[in-house]
Amino acid sequence: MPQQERKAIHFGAGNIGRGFIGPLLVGSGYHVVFADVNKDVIAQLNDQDSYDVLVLDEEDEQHETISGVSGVVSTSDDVLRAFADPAVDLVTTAVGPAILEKIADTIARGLHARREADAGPLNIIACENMVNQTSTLRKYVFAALEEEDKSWVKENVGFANCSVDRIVPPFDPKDGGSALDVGVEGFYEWVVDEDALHRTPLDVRLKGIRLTGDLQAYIERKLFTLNCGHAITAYLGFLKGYGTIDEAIRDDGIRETVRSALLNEGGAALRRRHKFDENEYGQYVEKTLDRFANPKLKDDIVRVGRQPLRKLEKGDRLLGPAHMAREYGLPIDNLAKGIAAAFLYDVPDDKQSVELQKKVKQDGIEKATAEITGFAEGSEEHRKILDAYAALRVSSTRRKYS
Ligand SMILES: NC(=O)c1ccc[n+]([C@@H]2O[C@H](COP(=O)([O-])OP(=O)(O)OC[C@H]3O[C@@H](n4cnc5c(N)ncnc54)[C@H](O)[C@@H]3O)[C@@H](O)[C@H]2O)c1
Ligand SMILES: O=P(O)(O)OC[C@@H](O)[C@@H](O)[C@H](O)[C@H](O)CO
Repeated sequence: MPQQERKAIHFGAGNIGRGFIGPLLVGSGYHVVFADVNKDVIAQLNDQDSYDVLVLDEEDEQHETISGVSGVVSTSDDVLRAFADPAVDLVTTAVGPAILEKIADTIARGLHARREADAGPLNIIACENMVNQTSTLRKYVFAALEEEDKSWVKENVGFANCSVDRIVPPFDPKDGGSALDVGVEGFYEWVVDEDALHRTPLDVRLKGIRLTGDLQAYIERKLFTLNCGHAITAYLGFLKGYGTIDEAIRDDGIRETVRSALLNEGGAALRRRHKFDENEYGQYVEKTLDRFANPKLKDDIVRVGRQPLRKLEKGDRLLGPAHMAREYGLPIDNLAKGIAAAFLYDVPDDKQSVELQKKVKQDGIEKATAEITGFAEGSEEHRKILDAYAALRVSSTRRKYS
């Protein structure tokens, strides 16, 4: 009997979906069903059945054609039919942290359809930049589930957290290319919590996925190093009028601020918390800075700086390492500069930037800083952020965004 094709449903046919998760799953023998609200992208995926991923590394530009993909509109019943298909044994997401709550109801209805169809167990892995994103999704899914489905879901669905890393910037297809084509860096890392996976449905040894029993260390290393450095580069770069991350990180002042924030502040705390080897961690930081400097990525500062309120959440990339550094009695001068720059990020197209500027104007920077950062007015940390804010405000040569 011919082996049945394995299928995965992936929510979010955007940069990471098409440029990272989709290609890795296809490389492991999956047919990937993309589920997205964007009807044009879904129609195009079904018309074309393939697209190109261009690897934009400095030394080595290559391309890979991704086929064996299709799409369903995530608001249609097609997605429920996909959940009821026994060939599906994996569901992944890359829609953005704020969207997880919105897709939870669809996933809950999909799991109901799966139980009714007796289509067997599966695993769900949310691939968003946040700590414990799949646990958050699980909470939303359970809130949306019918009572009668809950015990089936507990027994049959693995919800596994992960850390996901590949820079996938906005991409302009070359002449003759398709709007589905995507440009990526060569580097990638996808690390999944081995213990949370449901073992029945699949051989989870997917090509390119690392399974670990120590996910927290990987999540914090990635979010508090790469995303922390990325955010500081974006916010300081914005204030100096740069358009892309590679331009900003080539500015000696910005590069040194980012390097020190990572090596001597947040990174020093991470090394203590997770017992990372100092040399290996130092190499990880240098590799990260080189990845930012890749001129072929042309990664837009407003993509990396997007949604500053999310990036200023207490456990996220800026305040997570700052609070951890203070727990170990380490300095935070460079992190404070990055945090202060985030408070000056003023982009009218970005709803969270508008909301943040409104809050600063209404409450005053002292109160807004204390509330958002958790560093009380009068504390040393609060003062450092305010001093940096005042200095950056004076020196800013930001470009105007309309
Ligand atoms: N781009 C990167 O470099 C990168 C790297 C690692 C992780 N991530 C994370 O991956 C996630 C996605 O980022 P991205 O850069 O691919 O964003 P993106 O905007 O390119 O893609 C998001 C996709 O989700 C779709 N979407 C939005 N609402 C939806 C809904 N309700 N149902 C179904 N689909 C919906 C959008 O139409 C879009 O196609 C984010 O959490 C991001 O932090 C991004
Ligand atoms: O996606 P965000 O908004 O959480 O963060 C912006 C970038 O830092 C991020 O997308 C990186 O490119 C990515 O995390 C690299 O793995």
